[in-house]
Amino acid sequence: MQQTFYKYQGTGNDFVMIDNRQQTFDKNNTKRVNWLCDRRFGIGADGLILLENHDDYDFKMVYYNADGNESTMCGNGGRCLVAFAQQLGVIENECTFEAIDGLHHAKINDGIVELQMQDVDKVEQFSNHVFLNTGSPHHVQFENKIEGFDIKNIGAKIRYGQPYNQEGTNVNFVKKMADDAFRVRTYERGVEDETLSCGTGVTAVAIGMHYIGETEKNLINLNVEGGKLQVRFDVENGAYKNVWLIGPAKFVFKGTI
Ligand SMILES: N[C@H](CCC[C@H](N)C(=O)O)C(=O)O
Repeated sequence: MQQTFYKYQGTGNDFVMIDNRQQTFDKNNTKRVNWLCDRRFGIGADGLILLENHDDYDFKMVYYNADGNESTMCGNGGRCLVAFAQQLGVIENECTFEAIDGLHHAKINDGIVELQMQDVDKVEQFSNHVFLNTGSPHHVQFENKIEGFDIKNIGAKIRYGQPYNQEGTNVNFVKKMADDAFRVRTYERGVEDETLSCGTGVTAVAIGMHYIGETEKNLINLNVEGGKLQVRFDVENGAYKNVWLIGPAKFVFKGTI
């Protein structure tokens, strides 16, 4: 049976998108998800996202990493899903949807999506990194030679090493560019390579940098391989609330297989 697939990208983090409101997609077929995301034998993407109906909200998000396994929240994927929902006529310019980490509000205007992320009330600080969960787990550490280092090998060692082990974490390398700007490169769990951008990752970097005092700003610019993102937040009694991930989400193509 032919199926229609869409492709979106948010600052180079790219996704196969499927309108699964009729529940036709086989969610247990890990091999098929992995094949669809394969950059040689399939469509090619960092992940695959289902848009599904929801009784109480505009839609539901189901996210799979390129390895074929369902995973935790994807910030750039959430932003792309909002643009996809608008393209399908499911929403106009605002929405509320449910994802694996809870409810998300979002606004879309001229292709720029503002996605509210979960509150963050715990940041663990270590000697050379911080660890926090922004809907997905993130290890964040400074890297001065950020433009030219072996992110795939160094990232994988951290992702599979103690204390993360098989379950793993995403790994973000950061260089401060200005009081309100950081360069970020991310090794993503479940892609097992660098992605050109990671939405929950830059959210973790922005909050982590504020937490350790590297910035006092609450609107932060993140320069990633695939473009520019912004993160805005409020700090209330040490917790990070009203957290928003802001950036472009672009339609790439629609096809059938
Ligand atoms: N690979 C991540 C999920 C996708 C995160 C990333 N694509 C984003 O934009 O947040 C994980 O398994 O934790």
